[in-house]
Amino acid sequence: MSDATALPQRDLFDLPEGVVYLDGNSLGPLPRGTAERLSRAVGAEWGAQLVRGWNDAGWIDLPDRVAARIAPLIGAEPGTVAVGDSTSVNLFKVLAAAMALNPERRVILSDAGNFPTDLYIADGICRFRGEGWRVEAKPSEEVEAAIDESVAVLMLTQVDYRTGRRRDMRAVTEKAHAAGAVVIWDLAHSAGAFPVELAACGADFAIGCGYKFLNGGPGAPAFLYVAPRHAATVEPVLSGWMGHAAPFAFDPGYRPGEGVERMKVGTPPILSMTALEDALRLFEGRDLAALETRAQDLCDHFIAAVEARCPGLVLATPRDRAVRGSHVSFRHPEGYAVMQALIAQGVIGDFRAPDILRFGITPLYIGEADLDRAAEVLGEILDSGSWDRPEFHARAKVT
Ligand SMILES: Cc1ncc(COP(=O)(O)O)c(C=O)c1O
Ligand SMILES: Nc1c(O)cccc1C(=O)C[C@H](N)C(=O)O
Repeated sequence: MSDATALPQRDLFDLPEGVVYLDGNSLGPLPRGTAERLSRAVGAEWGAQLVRGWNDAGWIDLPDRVAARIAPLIGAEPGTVAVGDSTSVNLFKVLAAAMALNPERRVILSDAGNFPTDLYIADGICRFRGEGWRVEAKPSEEVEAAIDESVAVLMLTQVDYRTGRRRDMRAVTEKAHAAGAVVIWDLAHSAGAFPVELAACGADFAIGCGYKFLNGGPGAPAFLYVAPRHAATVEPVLSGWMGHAAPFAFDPGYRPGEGVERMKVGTPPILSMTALEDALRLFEGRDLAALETRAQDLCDHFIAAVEARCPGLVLATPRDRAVRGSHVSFRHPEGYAVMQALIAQGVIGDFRAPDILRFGITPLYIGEADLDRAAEVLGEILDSGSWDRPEFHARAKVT
């Protein structure tokens, strides 16, 4: 299982025949067996057990089981991860907790190129809190230099969703701590792609998605991390009953649960949580460092193949494999139409405004032959100009 040379193992997934899937960084594919597991959860659990499923099918402990599977993938200590809600909601929760740890300061420092929901949530919480709280969003390359003693919270995404540039979690966390700031890492484009070392890097909080490299399915529950040094004192701002010390005591007064348990809010979405639990099978016993090495070899391969076949494209991803995540992006002024033409030929990546063609590279089901085919089809589309048709310019709701 952990032997990266045995990859790709496309048959671990129910991928459609003939498709080269280069978008697992937005929505991971369906793991083989997950549809059947879900069907059992619907029929044999929900259908047959009804409300008894909370105990008899173990639904009530499902979020904790999923959290225990995610923790080692992100280098988190046991009992420091909670699963549920969306990444955006989890960001709100950990931001509120982080702001409370630095009550004398007023600045949330971030990257202007961060995924927009992170900036929107931070703006929203500042408006909600008032009292001079504000977000300072700096150009990506200026963020680290802007860390100073005014910063209450440093909120960064480890891997940039457009370019794939990866920040040095350890160095940045150390710099922020030296200035007295609390650090939140968004692991949306990290978890399941390479080994993340939250505890070893001293991170304070983290959040991330279940539906990208973890393959948990569309809208899969997200996760959050609270460092053990904060877990017993953090006061949850979304103090829901599932985070109460004794939810079924139905006590009118709120008492926070033990440690990270308190960050849970309401009833967990059992069906999507079941899909995520099942998908995480694929990471059991897997050597994430070997997966990362293989991913970087494939990224190098893809960059070389595209640059040889499509000289008009401009690489947006760092060439240095030590500072990138698991996707590769190129710029093209008509990137949207080019990507739709590519998708029409079964090579699925995505487009990110204003001009990014983005390709997620997941060694579990992608190999050199897939990347060569993608580069060849892309080259044909660019050479022939076949992307310049009305149907490829029509914008879909979701890109
Ligand atoms: C860095 C980052 N954070 C957060 C999200 C998404 O948050 P949510 O799961 O709440 O939609 C994404 C992608 O959608 C992302 O790329
Ligand atoms: N979460 C998504 C959705 O609900 C629809 C379409 C795409 C997404 C994504 O995950 C986008 C992703 N975060 C990105 O980096 O582009």
